[in-house]
Amino acid sequence: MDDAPSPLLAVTIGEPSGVGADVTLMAHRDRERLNLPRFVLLADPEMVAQRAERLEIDVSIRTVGSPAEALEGSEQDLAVLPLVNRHLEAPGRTDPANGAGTVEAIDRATRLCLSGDVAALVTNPIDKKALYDVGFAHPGHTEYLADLCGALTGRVLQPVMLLTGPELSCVPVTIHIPLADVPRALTTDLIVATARIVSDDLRSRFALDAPRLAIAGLNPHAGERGAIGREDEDVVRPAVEILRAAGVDAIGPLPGDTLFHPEARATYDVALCMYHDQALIPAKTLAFDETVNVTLGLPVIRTSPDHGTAADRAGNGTARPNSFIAALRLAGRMAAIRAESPVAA
Ligand SMILES: NC(=O)c1ccc[n+]([C@@H]2O[C@H](COP(=O)([O-])OP(=O)(O)OC[C@H]3O[C@@H](n4cnc5c(N)ncnc54)[C@H](O)[C@@H]3O)[C@@H](O)[C@H]2O)c1
Ligand SMILES: N[C@H](C(=O)O)[C@H](O)COP(=O)(O)O
Repeated sequence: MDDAPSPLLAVTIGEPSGVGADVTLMAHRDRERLNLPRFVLLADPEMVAQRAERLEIDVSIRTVGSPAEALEGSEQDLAVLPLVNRHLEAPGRTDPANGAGTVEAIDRATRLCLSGDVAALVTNPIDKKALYDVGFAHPGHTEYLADLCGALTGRVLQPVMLLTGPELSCVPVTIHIPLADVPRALTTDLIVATARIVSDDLRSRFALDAPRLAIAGLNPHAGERGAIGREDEDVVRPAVEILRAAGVDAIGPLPGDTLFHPEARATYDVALCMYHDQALIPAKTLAFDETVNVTLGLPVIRTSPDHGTAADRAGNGTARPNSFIAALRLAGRMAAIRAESPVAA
């Protein structure tokens, strides 16, 4: 694997008022020392140049017409595939005029992944509310990518959000929905379908032979055998039984509060959690700077830093690029695994 050429990744700029440009410029500056995979950035080159100047990062930006052109030039340059829509450079200030460019970058990068022009997609954070305000009809990247890939491939796709770091990997079974809607959204079928995607993708995308899944309960103490809420017995337990009967190494329902201490973590590869914060609080608490958000269940490889737009840190040099760097590395590793195994393609 060491002799294989580094796969080219596509990076999207994300919300221009956030730290996407900052962490991308920092990673590019340190790429040789860190031995990072090569990438082409989908962005407004002028906006990126302005942010580099603000951050006093000395960078040579080379606009390119295609990913192939990005590979032809010097690795010293930051290769930028320009957007049709412009981006205003204003750290910390969202602007409705920026929405179209932000979505354009994600859309075009995804198409480049599907066509095989790039090996994987690394997205910088978007400001979800800013995009909702200009008509973006998806809760986040995760759901948007599933719909876009589904429309382009004629498949119905269920996206699965995986947060993976050095100490914990976990999946929220329900994702971007209000907490009040979780019990209604949580079904045995959804848990089974999510667990199957996790189990299959851990094998094909992460080269993990026998994935062990721990499935959390919804209620305190996993429902105390039905005394504190019925969902654990009526919805989660049947899912675990179906999975086990199908040969998936799954255990549960397990109380959520004792699922994340070190001894518990040693017993599984991925924890399936019933709602967003049950998964993302432990993931971001244990390793905010190293955890990566991966979308499973897609025909493309997509990773992202675990943090958001961090508008308070944009343009002032205080953003840490670590999670973005981890996202680049993981996308490169996943692309290499896929290149070696036709099953994962
Ligand atoms: N993948 C994504 O697109 C994604 C992920 C999470 C949040 N978001 C969006 O980001 C916006 C802000 O969300 P939030 O405030 O809840 O979370 P956030 O991660 O942007 O910020 C939370 C805290 O962490 C700090 N922080 C974040 N990234 C950092 C970095 N790289 N270096 C140093 N400190 C960092 C911030 O300064 C802030 O104090 C929201 O609009 C949300 O929807 C997008
Ligand atoms: N739920 C993620 C988080 O809190 O970090 C985040 O919103 C990312 O969502 P997308 O990758 O779907 O944009």
